[in-house]
Amino acid sequence: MHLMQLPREVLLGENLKGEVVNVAKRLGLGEKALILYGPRTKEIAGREVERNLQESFDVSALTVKAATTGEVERALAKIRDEGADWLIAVGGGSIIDVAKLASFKAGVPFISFPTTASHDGIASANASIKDLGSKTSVKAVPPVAVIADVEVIKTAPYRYLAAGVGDMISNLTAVKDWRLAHRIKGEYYSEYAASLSLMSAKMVIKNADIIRLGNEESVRKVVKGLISSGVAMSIAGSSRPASGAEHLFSHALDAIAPKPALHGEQVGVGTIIMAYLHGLKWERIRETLKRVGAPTNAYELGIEPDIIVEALTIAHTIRPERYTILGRDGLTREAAENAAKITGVI
Ligand SMILES: NC(=O)C1=CN([C@@H]2O[C@H](COP(=O)(O)OP(=O)(O)OC[C@H]3O[C@@H](n4cnc5c(N)ncnc54)[C@H](OP(=O)(O)O)[C@@H]3O)[C@@H](O)[C@H]2O)C=CC1
Ligand SMILES: O=C(CO)COP(=O)(O)O
Ligand SMILES: [Zn+2]
Repeated sequence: MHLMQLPREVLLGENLKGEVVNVAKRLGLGEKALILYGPRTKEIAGREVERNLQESFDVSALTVKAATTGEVERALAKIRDEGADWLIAVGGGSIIDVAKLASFKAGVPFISFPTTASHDGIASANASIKDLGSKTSVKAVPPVAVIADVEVIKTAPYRYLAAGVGDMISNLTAVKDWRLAHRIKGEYYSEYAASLSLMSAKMVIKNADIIRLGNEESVRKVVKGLISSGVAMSIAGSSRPASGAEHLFSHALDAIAPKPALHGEQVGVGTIIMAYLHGLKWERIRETLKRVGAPTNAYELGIEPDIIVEALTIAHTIRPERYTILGRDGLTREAAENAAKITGVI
């Protein structure tokens, strides 16, 4: 059996910090709510959402610092201690992932209230949890509702929106890798999930100049694409349609770079290199990233060229079960250097 779970409500608009109350009531979510936010997102929108909820619900709160197993366990303990009926995550990808996994483990629903449009985990059913230096995407449940407040997302530095473009353009190489694994390893492949995922990538290429304006329309375009990309992952039952070798490269950077860049920024640069390895038109991908003002090389990522090459050579070890263009043996140092030089990444 193939189980596809999707959000029941998706709200995209302005002034939605109070709308949470109506959504929770419509969905019959129960009396006791637990709100998760980060140290910064608490100030950006979390506290206000919390105050609004307090008028109708019994609310407890937890400040989450990172997407680690420890933080998931802390959230789980809080759900149990407070007897929470449901959760709401107000924050970036890390906070949403912690809420996603904790609510799944506790068997309670959660609402996703993104404060950035920097990643496609906003509506997806899988959670990326950082542990012991590497990342694994774990199966969980999608949010019962997504509440994307354009005003809140617009307050984030433009860099986050450009990172969202990187996370969507990566679908081009992710789908290529998925097809490769289907042909070579007989892995399950969904034409629907792949098409939906590719649609988000094509949409950002087409709308790069509108996105660059960083206005309300830009935010709406990026958020819609990120939600579609998340739905594609839910249809596939894994992150396959949106995560291939370019994500392995980014996960490798997270493990070894002294100061990693944003997830979407790293996968964007990874996409340029993996597109080159796949024989795709990598120049067009680089051009789109440039047009939206996203990093396209080591210098702009703030990461040393040596670390980039090292990450390329170890990327295939991050998730060995996920077959990609990197094959089972990965890239030699020489091949990694070549690919990075030819594409102008180093
Ligand atoms: N599950 C999935 O399908 C997917 C998961 N991901 C995961 O998502 C994560 C990346 O998410 P991303 O949002 O880029 O990064 P983070 O969630 O790690 O957030 C980065 C920083 O941005 C801050 N921040 C959040 N919102 C705002 C805002 N409006 N203005 C200013 N600062 C803000 C956060 O604050 P604070 O300190 O308060 O948190 C944090 O310090 C990665 O862990 C990645 O693996 C990515 C794609 C898909
Ligand atoms: O980031 C993701 C999709 O954009 C999730 O992928 P991972 O499974 O690689 O964590
Ligand atoms: Zn991603």
